[in-house]
Parts: sequence; structure tokens; C-alpha cells
Amino acid sequence: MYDVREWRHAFKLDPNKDISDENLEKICESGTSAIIIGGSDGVTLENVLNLMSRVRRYTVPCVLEVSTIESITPGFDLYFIPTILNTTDAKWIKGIHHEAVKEYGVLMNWDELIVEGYCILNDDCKVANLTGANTDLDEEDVVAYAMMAEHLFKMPIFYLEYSGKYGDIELVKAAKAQLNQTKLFYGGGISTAAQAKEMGQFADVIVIGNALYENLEEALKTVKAVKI
Ligand SMILES: CC(C)=CCC/C(C)=C/CC/C(C)=C/CC/C(C)=C/CC/C(C)=C/CC/C(C)=C/CC/C(C)=C/COP(=O)(O)OP(=O)(O)O
Ligand SMILES: O=P(O)(O)OC[C@@H](O)CO
Ligand SMILES: [Mg+2]
Repeated sequence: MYDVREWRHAFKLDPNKDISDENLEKICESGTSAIIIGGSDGVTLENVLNLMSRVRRYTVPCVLEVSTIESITPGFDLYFIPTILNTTDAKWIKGIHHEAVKEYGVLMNWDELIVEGYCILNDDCKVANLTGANTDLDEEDVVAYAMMAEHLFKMPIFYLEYSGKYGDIELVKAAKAQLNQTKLFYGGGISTAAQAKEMGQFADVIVIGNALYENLEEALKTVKAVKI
């Protein structure tokens, strides 16, 4: 299933973290819509290639969420390109992107690239710190970013990112109410099936990362909670 518009669930694997073959098999065979490979620090070409080749043993779609130019490599089904909507630092909105396109532009298959408009809401996570995101947002602010993603920039994905923390369902609901063409991804702090179900009421796709490394058996139950 290579069409993100059909997805309901994704597991995000961090190339900078260890995962055993046994656990990786459970994750890849779980019924999730896709495996996203990405992280905010310690991402290298070597650890991306290693994880990609291991995930590639399975039929599940495999996506690179690009976080550094150095770790871009052929071989993925799709490439997610984050851009941070709630930072004022142009580097994370379009700066590194410019560098990457200068380097890879002539080689690119543009159909494989999917832009994600990130709205980061947990002040206490690495990606907020890295990108200087302004996480002090109320519902009106979040709704406006959702509208921008859909109507101004026509982004395929609006990503509400609470990385490491379970978010505010009311904000997720409010964002979803603005989105029609743009798909709403929610990620952050989901560790149980009940939480997956709750966020999955409004998010088109729920993304689970840390729980894979903390309580795999519970994390695996999140698939069934949103996929019937
Ligand atoms: C030849 C070939 C294969 C061509 C492929 C074509 C291709 C893919 C070209 C690249 C085109 C392009 C425009 C790339 C963009 C380059 C880039 C690096 C842009 C910057 C992206 C960005 C804003 C990164 C910031 C960090 C971020 C959003 C990372 C995403 C993952 C994420 C949110 C992780 C969560 O991290 P967190 O939980 O906080 O941290 P830990 O899990 O480590 O605790
Ligand atoms: O690691 P967690 O908190 O599950 O968040 C998932 C993902 O949104 C991180 O980019
Ligand atoms: Mg994480």
C-alpha cells in the first residue's frame, strides 16, 4: 500500500536505536500500513542503510523521513520531507531542503517525495529543541497551521508532533476539522491500544515510535486498534 491516503497506522523506527531481528519481524509483520525510518539525532548513512536493508526483507512499505542530507540513499519506497511550520528558523523550513535539491535535484524522482508540514507541540522533545519550534500554541494557532498546510501550501501531510508526550485530543480534533485533501498524521506518546483508538478517531494516520523500544507487545496492539 504505497498511497499514504489509504494509511491508518505507521511505526517509526529510529536508525540510532537498536532493535533485534525478532522484534523487527513482529513490527514488520504487524499489519501496520508502513514503516517510517527517521529520527532527530545520530542519523547516519550507515545506520539508515542497515535498518533499511533489514526492513526490506518484508513486504511492508518502507519510507525514509529525511532528517539529514548525509543519510539520503536510494532504495526506499517513498521519502518524507519534513518542513517545520512553527519555527522562524528558515533552515528548517526550506534551508536544508535547498541544499538537498542542489545536490540531488537532477537525480530525483519527484513522485517519490512527500512533503510533511510539521507542527511541533511538545516543547520538551529533541526535535523542538533542534528546530527552535515555538510550541506555545493555542487551538486557533494550530488550526491556522492546518489551514496553511491544506490551502496555502497544498501539502499532502499535516503532522501534529508531540514526540514523547501524549497530546491534546481537542487540538487533534480541531486540526482534523480543517483538513480535507491534506492527511492528518498524529505522533507522540502513544503506548496503548486505547490511546491509539482515541487519537485515531481524528488523525488519519497515527505514528508510534518510542513505545516500540519501551513495550513492544503493547505497541503492537495499536495496529488493531485503528485498522479494522
Ligand atoms: C538519489 C536519491 C536517493 C534521491 C532521493 C531524493 C531525495 C529524498 C532528496 C531530498 C530532498 C529534500 C528536499 C530533502 C530535505 C533535506 C532535509 C534534511 C531537510 C530538513 C528536514 C527537517 C526539518 C529536519 C528536522 C528534524 C525532523 C523533523 C526530523 C523528522 C523525524 C522526527 C520528527 C523525529 C522525532 O525525533 P524525536 O522523537 O524528537 O527524537 P528522538 O526520537 O531521537 O528522541
Ligand atoms: O516516539 P513517539 O512519542 O511515539 O512519537 C512518534 C513520532 O511522532 C516521533 O516523530
Ligand atoms: Mg522519538
